Amino acid sequence: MPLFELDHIHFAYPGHAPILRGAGLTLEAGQRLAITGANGAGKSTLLRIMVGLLVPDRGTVAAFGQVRRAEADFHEVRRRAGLVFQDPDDQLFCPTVTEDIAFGPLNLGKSRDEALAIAEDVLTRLDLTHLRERVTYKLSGGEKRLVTLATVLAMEPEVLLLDEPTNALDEDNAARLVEILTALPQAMVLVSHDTRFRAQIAPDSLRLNEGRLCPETG
Ligand SMILES: Nc1ncnc2c1ncn2[C@@H]1O[C@H](COP(=O)(O)OP(=O)(O)OP(=O)(O)O)[C@@H](O)[C@H]1O
Repeated sequence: MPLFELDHIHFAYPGHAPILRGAGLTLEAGQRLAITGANGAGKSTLLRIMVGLLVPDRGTVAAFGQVRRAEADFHEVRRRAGLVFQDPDDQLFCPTVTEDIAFGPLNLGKSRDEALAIAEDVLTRLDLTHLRERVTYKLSGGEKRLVTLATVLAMEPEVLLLDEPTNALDEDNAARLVEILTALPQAMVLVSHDTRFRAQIAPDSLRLNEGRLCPETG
């Protein structure tokens, strides 16, 4: 049974021309799927539809074996599929890095001590312990990206949805991100303009073009 199955998704922002016009994708267990496409093609929109932050005008979203329609259906989806937003400022809102990372586990019912231990473990795995006490909004763009990934990994999602994860990363950190992502067991959908990065992480690549997803060639 696929983790995600999107079928004939149509979507327009109110008052705007349609962006998605029959888009479909299947994400199987363990699969790493890349999505590329021009600026404004609708890639971020598609990720938001996958976790129910936007509702398609037509088409179906099935996740973890069930068709999901109502907002309540997506609570479980958002627990099991972690979306790393393109803009870290959409995701980071606590005063310090540790608090931001502990927030998700606390929300999932962990005790304060457990949540702090998880935060420390994720910071160690990502080699970010030096940022532990930093004020989130004063981090650099690249540091914010890595901390955003940490907040999502702390929730131990079964699927990772990554929107332009290499944005704002220098070469060393981009290379480290490749190592981190390659070592993770989760299935992933990776939105990226970076051809080399896509090839390193996700052998299967789709292109969003004119509202539909087609296998990427070449
Ligand atoms: N809330 C909104 N209201 C109206 N239009 C929107 C809204 N959010 C996004 N759009 C428009 O929808 C289109 C698709 O946006 P989206 O962010 O999904 O594209 P993308 O493929 O992720 O682009 P990029 O590669 O630049 O990140 C764009 O033209 C964008 O301007």
